[in-house]
Formats: sequence, structure tokens, C-alpha cells
Amino acid sequence: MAILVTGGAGYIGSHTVIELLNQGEEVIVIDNLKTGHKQAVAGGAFYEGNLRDTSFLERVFRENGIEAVIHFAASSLVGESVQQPLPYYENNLMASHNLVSTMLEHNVKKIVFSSTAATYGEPKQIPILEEDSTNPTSPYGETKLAMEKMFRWCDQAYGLKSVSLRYFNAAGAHPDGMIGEDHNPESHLIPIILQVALGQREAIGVFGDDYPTEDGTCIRDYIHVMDLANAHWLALKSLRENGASNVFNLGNGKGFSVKEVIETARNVTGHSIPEKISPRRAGDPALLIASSEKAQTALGWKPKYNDLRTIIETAWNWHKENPDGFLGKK
Ligand SMILES: NC(=O)c1ccc[n+]([C@@H]2O[C@H](COP(=O)([O-])OP(=O)(O)OC[C@H]3O[C@@H](n4cnc5c(N)ncnc54)[C@H](O)[C@@H]3O)[C@@H](O)[C@H]2O)c1
Ligand SMILES: O=c1ccn([C@@H]2O[C@H](COP(=O)(O)OP(=O)(O)O[C@H]3O[C@H](CO)[C@@H](O)[C@H](O)[C@H]3O)[C@@H](O)[C@H]2O)c(=O)[nH]1
Repeated sequence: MAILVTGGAGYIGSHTVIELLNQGEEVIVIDNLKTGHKQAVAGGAFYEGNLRDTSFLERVFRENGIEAVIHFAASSLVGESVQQPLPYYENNLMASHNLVSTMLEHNVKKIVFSSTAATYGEPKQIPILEEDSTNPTSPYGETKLAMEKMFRWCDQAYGLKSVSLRYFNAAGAHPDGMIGEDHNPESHLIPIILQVALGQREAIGVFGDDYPTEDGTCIRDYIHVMDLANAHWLALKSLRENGASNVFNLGNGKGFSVKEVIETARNVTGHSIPEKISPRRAGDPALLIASSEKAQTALGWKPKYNDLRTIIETAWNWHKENPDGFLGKK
């Protein structure tokens, strides 16, 4: 029986495919390549198509014995979702509805889901715990929270077992330099900073320096993509072993401001990386730091790359060797 990975050609999905293959799993990837890259998929069967296309989904489930689904495919940019909410409802909620309906028709009842810190909105306390209140500040966070709730109701009604993993900020690249982050256009902080270091951009725009934080810039909890990949494998194992639905935060429990991230990248790369203060980006909470104790205790998850310098080093290794991302890859 295979594990179906939706969005497996994307950044976190492709790193998780490697983890699954290393664990001896049979893997099937679905991706419409909207933001992903076929060259990033290290193995398994590949189906190019859209989760919104029910006959396509039906064919994938008919042609394969699928045990469980790991669901990454989504639109996932906080700022963009504030400008264009409707595509987020379509590509996140409606596509997930198609997926779950097809799963249930084929009696597939295990799903590991990419949720997000954006489900919390502005936290009332730090570090954030799973039971804290959820008041998203963006349509993106709102759609992810709605999907979590859809899975919960489907557990009660149909016995669908889900593990929702609320990642904080994914960063870094495979330590072998095989694959890394490549979005076009890029919107994430660390790859943009490294594009400045490579001379591909003039400066990094800092989105707001008047937040209620020590240096006025937003604080995030950066977590290495291979640590996230490993958490998916552990979540899958937990569904196999005890079958209970659950929600887990995944972060390092340490927060870094935008300015601190830029400074660390200056040290790693040896480049000056000019910065310019720009307006705030709509939808951004000031401060997000996870407590991941629950995942550590219940899943036995232990992040290996738990310092920002190492995370940025692995990203720098990928960007330096592949300045044009997968396009330029030999
Ligand atoms: N990057 C982060 O920091 C972060 C943090 C928290 C949660 N997440 C979540 O993790 C998941 C993966 O994020 P990522 O950064 O790897 O994003 P990504 O854009 O690199 O990957 C998403 C993949 O899904 C594919 N896809 C999107 N819609 C599809 C559809 N309708 N049908 C088929 N394929 C489709 C894209 O082509 C892409 O390959 C997303 O669900 C995102 O919301 C990401
Ligand atoms: O050019 C830039 C890009 C980003 N930022 C700031 O850097 C921080 C991190 O931004 P970014 O890398 O774009 O990530 P987030 O917007 O925090 O969102 C990521 O992390 C969320 C979880 O916290 C996920 O849900 C999202 O999918 C994922 O894109 C934020 O404070 C941004 O305002 C800048 O100042 N300048």
C-alpha cells in the first residue's frame, strides 16, 4: 500500500518524499506544478493534475492501493491571501473537500495535514500551545483552520483519522544540497535574503519596524524542513499505531526577529546584505513562537537542526549551488 503525497513537488512536500522513501515507504505524488517542480521529486510515482479535478483524483485512487494521504497541496501565502481571498477558499477548502470525498469513497481513512501557525492569529501567550485560541488574521489561516475542523467532523461522522501539523516557519534545505526552496516569485524571508547575498536583488525590504517587539520587526519561529519531514513520518506512524486524530505544533520554541535573521545571514554568507525598511505586510502577526512539547512527547519528535545558523547554512548551500533554483539545475 502506498502513501499519497499531495503537493509532493513543493518545498516541504519534496523533502518529505525523501524522508518517506528513506523509511522504505511506497510513494505516489500528486502535484499540478503551480508552485512546485517535478525535478524536486526524488522518487515514487508522479501524477500531474489538480485536486480540484475530481475525475483525475478518482483515477489516481482507482489505479493505486493507497493506505494514507499526506496533504501539502495548497495556496500558502499570508499576504497574498489578504489581497485575493477567493482563490484561497477554492484551492484550499474546495480542493480538500474533493480529496476527502474521494478518500472516503475508496475507504482511505488516514490523513496527515499541513496546517499552520497562521491558524492562531495574534497569540495571547508565548509560547503558543495547541489549545490556545485560534483567531486567524488572514484568509489563508482561516481556510487552514476550516480544513482542520472539516477533518474533525469527518472523524466523528465517518471515522476519518487526521493529524494536523501546525508548522511555524519552514526554512533550510536538504543537507546534501539535492533540493531546496524555490518559489517564483519568492516571497519568503530567508530565500529572499539569500538572493540579496547572491546579488540577485539589491536589498531586503523589512516589512515594518514598528511592531511591539524589541527591535520593532516581526518575530517568527524557524523550523528546518527536514525536521518537518521527519514529523510527517512520525505522524503517519502514530495513525498506524494508535489511530487517534490529533493536532500538533511544530517549531523550535525560539523566536527571531526579521533583523536578527538578516544579521545571522550576514554572518553565514559573509555578504553585507543591505536592508530597507518598508511598510507592514497585511495579515502578519507580530510574534509567533511554538511550544512543540506535545509533538515531542506524543510523537517522539526531536528537531535535529535547532539553531538558526545551521538552518540558514543549509539554505545558503542550496542557493549558492543553484542560484536559478530547479530551472538551472543540471
Ligand atoms: N512554508 C512554510 O513556512 C509553511 C508553514 C506552515 C504551513 N505550510 C503549509 O505547508 C504546505 C506546503 O507548503 P510549501 O511551502 O511547501 O508550499 P509549496 O507551494 O512549495 O508547495 C505546495 C505544492 O502544492 C502544489 N499544489 C497547490 N495546489 C494544488 C492543487 N490544487 N492540486 C495539485 N497540486 C497543488 C503546488 O504546485 C506545490 O508543489 C502548504 O499547505 C502550506 O500551507 C507551509
Ligand atoms: O521580503 C520579506 C519577506 C518577509 N518578511 C517578514 O518576514 C517574516 C516571515 O515572512 P515569510 O517568510 O513570508 O513567512 P510567513 O508570512 O511568516 O509565513 C510562513 O509561515 C507561516 C507559519 O508561521 C505559514 O503558514 C506560511 O505558509 C508561510 O509562508 C514576516 O514577519 C514577514 O513580514 C520581510 O520583512 N520581508
